[in-house]
Amino acid sequence: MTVAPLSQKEIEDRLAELPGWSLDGDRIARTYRLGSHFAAAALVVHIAQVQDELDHHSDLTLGYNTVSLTVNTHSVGGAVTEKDFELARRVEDLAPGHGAR
Ligand SMILES: C[C@H](O)[C@H](O)[C@H]1CNC2=NC(N)=NC(=O)C2=N1
Repeated sequence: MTVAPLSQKEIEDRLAELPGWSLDGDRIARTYRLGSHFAAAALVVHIAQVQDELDHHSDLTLGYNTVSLTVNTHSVGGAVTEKDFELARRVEDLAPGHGAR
């Protein structure tokens, strides 16, 4: 995959397809709410598995019943790239199976 910084318009177009995700400074971000702390921790582990598979890693924060991700691409100086959106889409696919909202 080509790793090039996305333009503001490209970022906005992709975010429009990802409800719950937003631009937070130079990163895309989402917080999920879960039914329990343990469910939230399990989601973190599942996300970590996908991140290793993609070799692309968000900053993940585990709260009491929340999981927050922020991600950009270090290798292009911390810009948002298609790799960030690939990760976001993968997380969107797996999160409902954990009861995340
Ligand atoms: C060597 C390894 O492929 C790189 O360090 C990967 C790992 N995970 C990464 N994660 C993120 N978010 N950005 C990167 O540029 C990045 N690079």
